[in-house]
Amino acid sequence: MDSGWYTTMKPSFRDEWMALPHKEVQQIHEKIKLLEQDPTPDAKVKKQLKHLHPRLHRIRSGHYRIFYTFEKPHVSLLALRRRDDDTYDEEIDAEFLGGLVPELRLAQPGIPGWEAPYTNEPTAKRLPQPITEELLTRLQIPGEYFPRLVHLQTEDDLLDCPDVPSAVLDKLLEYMFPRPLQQVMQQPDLHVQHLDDLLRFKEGELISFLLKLSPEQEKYVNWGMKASGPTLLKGLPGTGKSTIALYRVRSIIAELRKQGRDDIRILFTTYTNALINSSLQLLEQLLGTDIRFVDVQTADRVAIKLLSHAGRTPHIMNDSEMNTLLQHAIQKTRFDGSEQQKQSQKQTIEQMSLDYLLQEINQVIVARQLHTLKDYLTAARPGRKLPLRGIQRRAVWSIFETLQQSLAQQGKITWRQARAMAEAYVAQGAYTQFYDAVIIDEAQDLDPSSLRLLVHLCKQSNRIFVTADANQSIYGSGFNWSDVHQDLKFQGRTAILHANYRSTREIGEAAQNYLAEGALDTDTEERLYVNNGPQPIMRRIQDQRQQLQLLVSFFRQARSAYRMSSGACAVLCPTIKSGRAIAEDFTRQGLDATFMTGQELDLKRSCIKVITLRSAKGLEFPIVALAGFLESTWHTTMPHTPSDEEREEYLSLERRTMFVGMTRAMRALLVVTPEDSTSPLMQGFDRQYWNVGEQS
Ligand SMILES: Nc1ncnc2c1ncn2[C@@H]1O[C@H](COP(=O)(O)OP(=O)(O)OP(=O)(O)O)[C@@H](O)[C@H]1O
Repeated sequence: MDSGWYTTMKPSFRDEWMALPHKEVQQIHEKIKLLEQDPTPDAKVKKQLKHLHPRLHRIRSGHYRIFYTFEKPHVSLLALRRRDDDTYDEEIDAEFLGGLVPELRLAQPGIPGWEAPYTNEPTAKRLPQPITEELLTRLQIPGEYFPRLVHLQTEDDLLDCPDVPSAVLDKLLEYMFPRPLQQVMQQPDLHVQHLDDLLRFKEGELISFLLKLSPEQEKYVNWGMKASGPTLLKGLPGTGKSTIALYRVRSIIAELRKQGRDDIRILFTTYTNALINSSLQLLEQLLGTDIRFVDVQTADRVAIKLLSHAGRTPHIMNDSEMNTLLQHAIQKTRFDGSEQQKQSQKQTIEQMSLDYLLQEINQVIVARQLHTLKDYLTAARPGRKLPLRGIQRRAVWSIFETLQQSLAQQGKITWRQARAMAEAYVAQGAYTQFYDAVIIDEAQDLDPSSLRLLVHLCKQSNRIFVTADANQSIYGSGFNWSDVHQDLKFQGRTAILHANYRSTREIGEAAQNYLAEGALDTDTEERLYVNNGPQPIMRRIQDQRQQLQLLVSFFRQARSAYRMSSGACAVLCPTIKSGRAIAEDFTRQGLDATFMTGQELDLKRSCIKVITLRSAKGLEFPIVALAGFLESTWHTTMPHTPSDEEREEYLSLERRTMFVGMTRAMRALLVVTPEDSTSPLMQGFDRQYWNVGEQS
């Protein structure tokens, strides 16, 4: 009989259920069924534990107690804990629940020594019981890890255990040290569609449960599917844009199946390789074998495939080759006009940095497919702060023409040219293998030509779904909503998400405050958060030794406070060089850390991941440090000596890059800056939002 109640559970409950001895399963399953019939207290087995938290309830089952909350129509299972003696409920105390702080809103999950990250290492906590093969089997941990795990004796051993995947270590940590209920309450809810799924999960027949979306998010999974054009979903970091994009894929497959289709083709695309890797992993989990219907690729990979279909194998010029070629083009170019005009054009180019000139050519001329000087003279240059008058644009155009000739002579093209060529090829109608649906995640970093290309590839415009956040545009300064609107004509099918599910309020607000003048989208939308925690930390350091000491101490303490293994930690660095140096420093200290490029990124690895700020886009980690600014010249020197406008544009792009890095953090964030830095990027840490402690 349908009681009108639906069960959800927290990941902690799921893991505790997994660890439950088989002989207890049936009885506890019966109790969960009882809750789904009616969770309200009955003064016998079901009881409200008001003295601990106004919403907390428990149901008894032998030596076990299931802790839960409910709010029509959902019953949320929080924890499954064993108490050996037959204790009365009044004796259930915060300690038994792992340290529940009664009033959730006031709760500040403390990190020991949080205020003094230089304090001595905490002493290693012994595991409350030995790790046995029987336990590992019950937790469904693959046998290959047994030899490594059965020798571990302390919490630290578990927190830092190389070569064992984080998911395995986290399962053991969860079992050994019950998570404080206050942390459990902040975890996402997972749908338990049928209560028998719990049994199937225990038997290994079911591998995962779906996230319970908010009603607002749920709406956007199917929103506008029958409309006449594409849909755009905007929102601040962590509001669930990518999650909805993934669920939308699932929903489209279900819809097409209903129509009797079994030859479905969906394209899921985004900008970076790292995000493609993680989206693929999530889609595999979400879709199971239906993943065969989905191509998960970067927009650039799509462009290259199309060009190869057109019989071209483009040789793409890399950044450093491009810089050299541009320098040659500047030397070679002869400007037109009177002597005075020639002089003025020469000066224009000399006053512009190489980077800025290249961006102008790439983002304005090539990406917008401007074919004539006339077009360029009247073109909009969104996001470009340095104004260029007619004569100045003539100068840029001449350099562009010389550059084109040099590229042609070498038989190479740029990425931007490749994208534009692919778009032109599809627009001509030569390609006919269209997709049933195209999902574009993180569109703010795509060139207009990439966007248009993806639009052309979709059979029906109402099956195009785009997510974007202008303030996370970090691969160019030219993002502009009007470009997107002009090409995609969303007309009313634009929605905005407001609730951040990733970061704590403290991290989210501190990052927003830091972003300030780097913002491209300054709409003051209401910002909501579902999690809270301690303020993020900013510390200034003098040298590499101090940086390392601080990072090691921060990760140790945060990992222990949040009971997470090294796999939950990431260091985000400005450059590949600084990232490699930090990973080497960690390794010398005996910590398992690896520098990974976007292509190499393996989120399942148990080590501390060291990656660049740019490839962290779209990803997330519970514990994050931004570091490596000492080793890098990135923050102190500007290319060339640019104008104020150019400098302003460059700094706002880099500020957004830092912002993207900060907003990857879910629970704990540390930013390490050089003490003597005069860079504006290392400023802007308002004490109202940041824990700016003094160095000891
Ligand atoms: N309804 C929800 N309940 C709990 N967690 C959620 C919910 N929606 C999203 N999340 C979680 O919040 C995190 C952020 O979601 P997601 O990556 O989709 O956000 P985003 O808007 O794409 O972020 P960004 O723009 O910063 O990349 C993910 O861990 C996701 O699982």
